Amino acid sequence: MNSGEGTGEASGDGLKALLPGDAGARLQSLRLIGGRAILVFDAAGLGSLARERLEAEVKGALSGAAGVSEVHVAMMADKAEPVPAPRKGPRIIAVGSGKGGVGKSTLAANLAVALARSGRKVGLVDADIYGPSQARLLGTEGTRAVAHQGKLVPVQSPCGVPVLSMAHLTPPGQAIAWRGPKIAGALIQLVEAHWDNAELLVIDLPPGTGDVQLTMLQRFKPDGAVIVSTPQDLALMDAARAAELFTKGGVPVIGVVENMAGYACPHCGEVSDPFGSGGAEDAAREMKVPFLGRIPLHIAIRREADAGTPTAAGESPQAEAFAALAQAVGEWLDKAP
Ligand SMILES: Nc1ncnc2c1ncn2[C@@H]1O[C@H](COP(=O)(O)OP(=O)(O)OP(=O)(O)O)[C@@H](O)[C@H]1O
Repeated sequence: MNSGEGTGEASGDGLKALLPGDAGARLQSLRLIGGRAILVFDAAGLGSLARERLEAEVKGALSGAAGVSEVHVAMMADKAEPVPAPRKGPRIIAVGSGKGGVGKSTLAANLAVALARSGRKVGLVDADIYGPSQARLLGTEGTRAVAHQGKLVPVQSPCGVPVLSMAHLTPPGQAIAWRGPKIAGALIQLVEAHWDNAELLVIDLPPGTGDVQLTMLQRFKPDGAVIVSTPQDLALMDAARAAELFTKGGVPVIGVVENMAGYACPHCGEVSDPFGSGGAEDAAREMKVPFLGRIPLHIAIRREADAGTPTAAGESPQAEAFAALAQAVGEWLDKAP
């Protein structure tokens, strides 16, 4: 068992001892990261009620333990369990990062646009429930999503990619202070919307390894995950954690993208590396996952993101970087079962 980087008085073994018997026997991994206990259980043979009971017991046992501020539980089915009916609807690519601010939302938006430009029918889901940004990035801010026959209808963006975000459901500027089940409910509404024509959904996950990521893994099991990182060591360590969460949840990591790589001065053209260079490629090698490419740190990407006109919809060299990324992801999708 990996007890992670424990803090405070708690340790992985100490927490394991607090688990009820059945839970202890089914425990696959336990990590303690900054007060957040993340437990993965083998749920083979358990029905949904038994899983819910196990989860409630675990949360009851660990909540309040010294050094634990949050408890996250993931249930993984064993390979021998009968294969569930294939999920209906579009294939799903999750875009994740271990850390906020690395440009994951910008990358998810531009990846969706670039995949659409390459001829795929793509929708974009903003699963960053607390900090939604896709409405702005795709130029649909201020548009409210409507429901039809109990399901949301995606908002059409000017660049042709349909999108759904909490920002399309809540008045502008309203803070969302929901917790666990309500967050999961919101995510389900966004994903199980009228994506009738889409063959592929790109999902912009919030950073880290919380409730939304676990709901995503348990309920929708994405076909693959793209991990975004800047070249800095700290971001790369967090990226490795995000990749591990997907891998443990049985979601293949399509690869790692290095964002904000190499800054070309708009005045003299000199290229510098404010966050270092090549780190993500090395990290991908260490994680044994493909390296999908670099997106430069370029002021136009930031300006176009703020203006709601995604870079990937244009003709610049930066747009080409997103097109190359979409090609790599598209090739992976074509080969994946
Ligand atoms: N390659 C890039 N070049 C220039 N600016 C970038 C680039 N990528 C992202 N940005 C800018 O960096 C800021 C953070 O990007 P973004 O919101 O996409 O990050 P994030 O990882 O999704 O953050 P959070 O987790 O907080 O939602 C934004 O202002 C965005 O426009």
